[in-house]
Amino acid sequence: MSGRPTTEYPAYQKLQEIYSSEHTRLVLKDLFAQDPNRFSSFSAQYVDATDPSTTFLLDYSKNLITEPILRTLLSLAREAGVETYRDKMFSGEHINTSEDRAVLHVALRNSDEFKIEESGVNEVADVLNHMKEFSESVRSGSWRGYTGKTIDTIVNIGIGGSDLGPVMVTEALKPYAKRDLNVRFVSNIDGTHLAEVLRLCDPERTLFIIASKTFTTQETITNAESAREWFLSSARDRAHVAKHFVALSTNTKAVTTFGIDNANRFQFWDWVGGRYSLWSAIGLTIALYIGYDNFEQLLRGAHGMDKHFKETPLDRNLPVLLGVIGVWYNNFYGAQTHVLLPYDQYLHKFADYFQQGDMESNGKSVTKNGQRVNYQTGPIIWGAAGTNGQHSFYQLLHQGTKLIPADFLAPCTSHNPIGNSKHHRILLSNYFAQPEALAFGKTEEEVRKELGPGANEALVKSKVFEGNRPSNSIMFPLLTPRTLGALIALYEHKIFTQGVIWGINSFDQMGVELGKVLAKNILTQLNGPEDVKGHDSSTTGLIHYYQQNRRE
Ligand SMILES: O=P(O)(O)OC[C@H]1O[C@](O)(CO)[C@@H](O)[C@@H]1O
Repeated sequence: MSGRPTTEYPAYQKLQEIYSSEHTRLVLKDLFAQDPNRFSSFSAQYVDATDPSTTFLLDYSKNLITEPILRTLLSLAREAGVETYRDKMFSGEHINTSEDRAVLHVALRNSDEFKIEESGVNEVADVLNHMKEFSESVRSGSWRGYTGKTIDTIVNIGIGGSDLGPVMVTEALKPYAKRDLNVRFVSNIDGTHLAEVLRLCDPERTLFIIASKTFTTQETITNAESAREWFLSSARDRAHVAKHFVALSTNTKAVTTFGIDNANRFQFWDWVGGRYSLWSAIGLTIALYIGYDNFEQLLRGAHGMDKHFKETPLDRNLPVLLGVIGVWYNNFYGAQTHVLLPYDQYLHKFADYFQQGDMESNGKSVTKNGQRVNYQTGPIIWGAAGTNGQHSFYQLLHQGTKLIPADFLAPCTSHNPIGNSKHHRILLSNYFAQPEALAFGKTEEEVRKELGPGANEALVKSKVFEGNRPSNSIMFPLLTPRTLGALIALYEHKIFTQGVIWGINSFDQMGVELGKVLAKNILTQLNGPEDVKGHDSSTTGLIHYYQQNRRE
């Protein structure tokens, strides 16, 4: 994150040479045949320092790497200053230089271990207590709505980081949820999203959580205002809003103007980036759904990974290993995307969550110093829960023309061992088989043998799997709050590592601004064709078409 282009580091140049001279010889089948210990050399077990039951295995042996390549990748991390910038982050230095802000999501889950000097850090414990008290009163039924009824539905209104984290975690930790409490999410400005959720709500028993760091986000404020209107059409009296609306925000003034009691505002700070905010007051919906104690376990799990990232030498540092291996494919193999494949239905929002986490962080094309990069930065993140993906896009993973590095994740034990874990064994057999098939493929010779003499040539070719497609596999005993916390933090620090290597600022998101500004201007021009001014012919044509065809 020094802002130096990554291509200037000696290790980068060395990696370029290695790639040019060796990549045709990097064949997984051969690498495994040459080294019977490859799995033990290229895998590691993570164990939380204070809770050994929080553990997972990272197998990175099915990557197109050798010891010298990995060593050189780690030299690149060192030359780029990953350790220095990691320490700067943990000490509260303003590493988000464009916004002059510290980057301290690690302070939200810090059980007082790292000393961090930054205004607001000493308020974290108070906000957590506020969340504990509030979530317990709603869950126990002591918090009542305006007619004296208990709350049975939470509606989280927020977008981006104020939505995706709570969505992903409440899905992932459903086994820990209070099942008689419904959680619903409204993010899209499309009125359909709000309308369909409100259809499921009883105004007397619904609590709206307005989640917005800035409290100025157009979608969230518009949805919140419409929700308040819907609520008041039953409750009538504005004084009842206090029982049904709470805010999670850094913006005290805007929350008060909206009409939310200051006692119902849960504070956080500008050093919490939106996409790193589920650990803050933004996690209130999570705490309401799974209970505060489980929310705290989630924080502890992340803290364990923070310690690992902060204290472990780079060659055993799991986020760093994932980060540098990703750089290898991204910058040398030209891989454009990275796929996340959790074999756990509860993690079905994991890829959606890290689309923002990774792409809003590392989707940048200038360095911290403002220099246009001449290399690739953040990959396109995508994915779906296994085995569904197998029946849709895996065809391309196995036989397409693109290299798509993949991460496979799975729990050893299911929360739902139905049929005596029959389902889970089938699920896991797929989890084990897919990386194997990707890595080792199926040769023409094997296909011929299978089809027998005289087989159609085209058919033979179409059944060949070239293999040599890399992946990481992550396995954990059970998806607990603590394990999930560790896994999320693992990926957060991977993203950090890559951002430092690429010399970019992973903590601003200037790229979302232009569209917002243009939309605000266009909104004032939608009435009639005479209002449409200052656009290209395509945009003008589209707006005119809408004006001629709308039925309002
Ligand atoms: O919490 P807020 O301020 O409403 O912002 C929501 C989201 O909007 C963004 O700023 C992008 O538009 C994200 O970074 C953020 O998570």
